[in-house]
Amino acid sequence: MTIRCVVMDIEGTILPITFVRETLFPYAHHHLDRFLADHRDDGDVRRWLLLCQDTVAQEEGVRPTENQLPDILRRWMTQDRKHTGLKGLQGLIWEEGYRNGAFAPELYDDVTDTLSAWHVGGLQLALYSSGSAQAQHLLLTHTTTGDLTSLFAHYFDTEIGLKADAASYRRIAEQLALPPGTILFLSDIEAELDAATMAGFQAMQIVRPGTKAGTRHPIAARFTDIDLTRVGSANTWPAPR
Ligand SMILES: CSCCC(=O)C(=O)COP(=O)(O)O
Ligand SMILES: [Mg+2]
Repeated sequence: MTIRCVVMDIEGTILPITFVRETLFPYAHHHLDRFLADHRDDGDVRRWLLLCQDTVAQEEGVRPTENQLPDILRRWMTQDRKHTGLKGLQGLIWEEGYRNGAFAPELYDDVTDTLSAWHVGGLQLALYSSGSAQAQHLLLTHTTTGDLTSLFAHYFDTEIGLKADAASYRRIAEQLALPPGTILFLSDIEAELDAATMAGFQAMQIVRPGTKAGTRHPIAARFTDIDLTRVGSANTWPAPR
C-alpha cells in the first residue's frame, strides 16, 4: 500500500535521547520554581497546573495546594512521568530556553534532507511525542539545521493518548483521515511500534547507536535507509542482519 503520511517519534528517532534527557529535562527541573513564580497566573500555566492537581486529587484522595505542586512535579520529572499537565508545563519552560539560546536541537545528520525530500514528494509529515505539541513545534523551529516547521502538518501528543496504546494510533488515523495502512510510524521503542501495528499502521524501528534492535519490526539505522516503496512488503522486511 502506498505510504501517504509518516508519523515519527522524536527522542532516539530524529535526535539523540541525550538532548531530551540531559538538556531539556534538567532545564525544566532547574527553572520550575522561578517559572511558576513569574507565570503562575498565565492561562496556559493555570490550565496545566489544574490538570496536575486533578490527577493528584484522584490518585491520593487529597487535592494538593499550589505550594505543594512544585515538589510533586519534580518527582514526576524524576520518574519521567508522561502526564499531559507536566508535559505542557515543561514545554512552556523550554520556550524561554529556546528564546534565550540556552540550547538548540541537533537532529541526526540523515534527517533534515530526508524529511525535505519526503515533503517535496507529497508525503504528509507528523510528529508524535509525549512532549506537548507546543514543545514539539518549538523544537522543530530551533533546530541547528533551521526552522523545519513548514515540513510538518501535524503534532500529536498525550492529549491523543499514550504512545504504547493502540487506541492512540486509531485516533491519529482518524484525525489524519487516512487508512491506517497508509501511515508509517517510526520510533526507537518496540512497544510503541507494537501499538501502532495493532492499529493497522506500518511501522519501522529506527535503531540509532545505543538502541537495542528488536525482532518484531523492520529496522533502519538511518532515515536514508528507508525505502517507502518497499514498506509493508513481507519478503523484504525485516532487513537481514
Ligand atoms: C518535544 S521534545 C520532549 C519530549 C518529551 O518531553 C518526552 O517526554 C519524550 O517522551 P517520548 O515518550 O515521546 O519518548
Ligand atoms: Mg523515542
